[in-house]
Amino acid sequence: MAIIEATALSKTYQNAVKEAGLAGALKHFIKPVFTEIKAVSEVRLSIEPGETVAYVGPNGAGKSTTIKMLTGILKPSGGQIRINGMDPYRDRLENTKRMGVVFGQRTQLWWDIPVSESFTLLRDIYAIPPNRYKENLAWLSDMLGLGPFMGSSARKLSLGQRMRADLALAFLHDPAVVFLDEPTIGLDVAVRERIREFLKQINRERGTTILLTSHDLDDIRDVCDRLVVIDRGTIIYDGKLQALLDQCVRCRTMHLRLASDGRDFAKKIGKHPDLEVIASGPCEASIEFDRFALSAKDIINLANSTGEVVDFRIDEPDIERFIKNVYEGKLDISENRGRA
Ligand SMILES: Nc1ncnc2c1ncn2[C@@H]1O[C@H](COP(=O)(O)OP(=O)(O)OP(=O)(O)O)[C@@H](O)[C@H]1O
Repeated sequence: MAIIEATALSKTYQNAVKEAGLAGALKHFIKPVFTEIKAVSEVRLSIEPGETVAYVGPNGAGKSTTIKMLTGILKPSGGQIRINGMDPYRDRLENTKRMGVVFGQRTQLWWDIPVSESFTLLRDIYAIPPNRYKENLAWLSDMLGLGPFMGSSARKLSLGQRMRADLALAFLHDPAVVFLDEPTIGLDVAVRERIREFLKQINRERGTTILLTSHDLDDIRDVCDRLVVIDRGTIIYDGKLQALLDQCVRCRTMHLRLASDGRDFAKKIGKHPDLEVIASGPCEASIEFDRFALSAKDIINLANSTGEVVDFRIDEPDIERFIKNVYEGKLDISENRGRA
């Protein structure tokens, strides 16, 4: 059974339209005018226990709004959600016992007390059995290196220390599912790497389901095995990252080692409409080709018709470029809707 299930999930915000000045305020008071922003529209999500899912999309696509609805912070305008079989808004108290949340821009830590006391407070709120608490705290502290700053107040922590403590708090009560909204935002490379390792390990060892939003491509690639892309409030892709790359990255590059001169080869086949020779030398050539129009075998056959192919290699699709295009709205993947 799915641990996260959302059907026809929608959220429409009402924004007040006010003219400037006192007259505008009065006018709004007498006859308020609102515009509607459809932040999330008919979203369907079904996530099985133990999955690691990246929820990505350009700024304003509706990621945070979705997470806020899934965690019970916001009431949906329409649709249904079940997290661990519960409605996160209606059964909010019960649901938080089995769920963890980290918002990269906010903290769960109490600002003026030592970090260690935030942990004991949460232990009491969640009623974690003493032995389990001790075990979990030692484990999380070890994995995230919390020891050196457990005695400091949250206000004295660096951003990286604060985020590590926040992550440990989110996992302290053995939640079955954890939502992470930009967990690595603003952190340096070493801390980001440590957090990614932590997430992979906790997913592997404890089977915790993770849904994360991130603009960091390494987070997506390293931690998640599934990608859900939202754009203008609508899911435009839900499936394996690799499957999407296979479908969407049209252009492949093949590097050939030839028994003959690559420059002659380039002259002969360079006019082919579905390929471009991007480099050629005495015994080599590199070709960019449209993989929907030509197969690797077609290229080899073409090359063999002008000389002899000694060896070849095909470059992997460029994940960075691909996701960047998705974020910048340059790639239309709407035809790939649905799980791959
Ligand atoms: N409280 C709010 N009131 C009105 N409109 C809102 C509110 N929160 C978000 N919006 C609007 O809803 C849309 C989706 O916003 P949301 O924050 O969910 O996007 P996002 O994908 O998380 O963006 P980002 O990557 O920039 O964090 C945007 O148009 C945003 O301006």
